[in-house]
Amino acid sequence: MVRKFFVGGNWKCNGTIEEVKRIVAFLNEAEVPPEDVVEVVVSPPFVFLPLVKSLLRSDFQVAAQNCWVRKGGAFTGEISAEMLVNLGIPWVILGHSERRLLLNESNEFVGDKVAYALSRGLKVIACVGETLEQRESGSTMAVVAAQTQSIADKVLNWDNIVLAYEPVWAIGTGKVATPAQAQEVHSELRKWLHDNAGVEVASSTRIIYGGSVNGTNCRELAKQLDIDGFLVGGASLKIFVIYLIKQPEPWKDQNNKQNANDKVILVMKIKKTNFSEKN
Ligand SMILES: O=C(CO)COP(=O)(O)O
Repeated sequence: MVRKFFVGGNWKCNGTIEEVKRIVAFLNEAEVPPEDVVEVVVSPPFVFLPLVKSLLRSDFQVAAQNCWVRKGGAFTGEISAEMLVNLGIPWVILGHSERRLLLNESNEFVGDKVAYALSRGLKVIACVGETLEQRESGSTMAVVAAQTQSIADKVLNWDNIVLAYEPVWAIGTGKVATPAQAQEVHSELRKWLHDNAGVEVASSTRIIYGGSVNGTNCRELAKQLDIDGFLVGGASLKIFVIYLIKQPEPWKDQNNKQNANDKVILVMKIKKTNFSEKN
């Protein structure tokens, strides 16, 4: 089963109109392989979603960073899945550790959100990951399995879910999981899916890695068998160029046709210019 490589940029709570316009203009000029080879999704804060959607090239997609757990109504400050659908936003990130930890979102709440968003037709990037304390106490797999179980409890069809493994200790710390550490959890997660959600789900669900991914470390990470892409935070706030390294031209055969069996390796070359710097 070929899993299309997935690259997400999570801008978190950052940006101004000017900065957003600048990074979108930059992305629009980036040379990337066709969308049937790599899926690129950027996730700006809610207020910039319409702007980004209107300016972004059509082969890239947009994701919200959260949505409400059920139908909208008297829930001040929340954004409903229906509103995202109404705006034509195809993706939503749910269960990010910053929301789990800072806003006390429980496994069950995240599972409910994932199920509701899917039921409205959204595609979901569902995040799981352990804290440093949990890793050091040897409970990494138990933690990510429990987080994934809460989703599996509510969801039968995994077609529109991308699972993002984001170890909390690697987020925004510059302390990236080694390719072996990441691969170990990814393969365990795939095994978990196999045992609990079925063979098909295990082989087709993309499991992407997030946590201090940058242009230097992403290449080795991408080579790992069970790493199907990235959810990039800080580095996606820089003006960056996306390169897919052709080894040689892995997505094409001799007749210049796409060969989806080859692993696509992504490298983001971070330019010196920072997203938040003014021109
Ligand atoms: O949280 C992340 C993506 O959702 C990762 O953030 P960093 O890449 O800044 O570590």
